[in-house]
Amino acid sequence: MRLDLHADVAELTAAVVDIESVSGAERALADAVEAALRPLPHLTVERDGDAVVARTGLGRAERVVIAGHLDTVPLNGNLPSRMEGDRLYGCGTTDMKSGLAVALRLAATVPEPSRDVTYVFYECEEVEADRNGLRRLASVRPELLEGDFAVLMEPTAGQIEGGCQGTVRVDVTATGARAHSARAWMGSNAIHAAGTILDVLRAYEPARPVVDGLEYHEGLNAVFIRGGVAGNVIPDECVVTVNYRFAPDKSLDKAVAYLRDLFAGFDVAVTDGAPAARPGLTHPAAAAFVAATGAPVRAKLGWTDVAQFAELGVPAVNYGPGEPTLAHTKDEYVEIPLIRECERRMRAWLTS
Ligand SMILES: N[C@@H](CCC[C@H](NC(=O)CCC(=O)O)C(=O)O)C(=O)O
Repeated sequence: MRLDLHADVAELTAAVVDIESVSGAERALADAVEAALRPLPHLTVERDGDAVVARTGLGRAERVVIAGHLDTVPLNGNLPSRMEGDRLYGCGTTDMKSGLAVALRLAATVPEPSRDVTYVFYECEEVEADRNGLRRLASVRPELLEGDFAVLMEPTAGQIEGGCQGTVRVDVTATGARAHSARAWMGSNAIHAAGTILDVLRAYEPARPVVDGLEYHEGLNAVFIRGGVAGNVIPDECVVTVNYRFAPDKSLDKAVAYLRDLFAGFDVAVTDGAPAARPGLTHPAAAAFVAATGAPVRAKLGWTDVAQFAELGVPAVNYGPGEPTLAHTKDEYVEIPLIRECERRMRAWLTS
């Protein structure tokens, strides 16, 4: 499908949403983005895997990065998109194809921005950190991500969301001994033993640390559980996968140490993790963005690639039209007026 970057931003969002791009299957969308950007004479376009990078080269004093992921979580009977009044429904409308549409419109229609711009569209953000396309770019083509400041067009409902929470997944394993279930006293039931793990999770009180003036909200949840051998066997293993979302007052190592302590007595194996990022809103480039857009500020409670930019030494914020509490839901939608407002504010910043 061809993307018309001069179309109305709501139509462009619908067109982007209707190119299915569940993590790992972004090729068609990456091809469409590349095909739409390549003919633009003011941009140099590069492709790496399913990441597309387009840059102005005006020799401005400052370079900013505007970035967004192409992938969505799995569909839930929510494609194709549909328009109802001021709302566009469909998988990825809020997270984060409305943000992509704004970035694409800016790339096409602001040929002479006041600061040089690098637009980055990349794959596999919604999945394990080692598949993340921005992370790959940072390792194979770090020069493409150089900049003084970055804006991730993640869902923030038109507010600026500073930093991000870290995420870590661990497999917590309860062990037992197999036996015939008719003579259960000969064994030891690992699924029953896992009750202690669930008790710890139920008793958990989320911390709400304030970091650089923004309040974060941690979370600790079981996201998978597996165990059992057969209908007549006492199970010898039960594994609870736990996802801990932690505030940017903690490093990834500190978060893992906290989990090992919490589940002392059980085997705890880290399967995936990505660090948090502090808000960094006092950095002059971030402060200038806040001032130019006039958008209100709060904490980002999901994990986003501001953390990747923080590791690269590039201050970054989240700013996009989608409502974060609708991300990953069946009835995900985006408010069209918020897409327009976001485009207007970004355009004002890039032309001020
Ligand atoms: N490697 C991470 C990726 C998680 C990415 C995901 N981010 C968002 O949903 C951002 C949008 C929002 O703030 O709602 C997340 O936080 O799960 C992982 O696998 O955990």
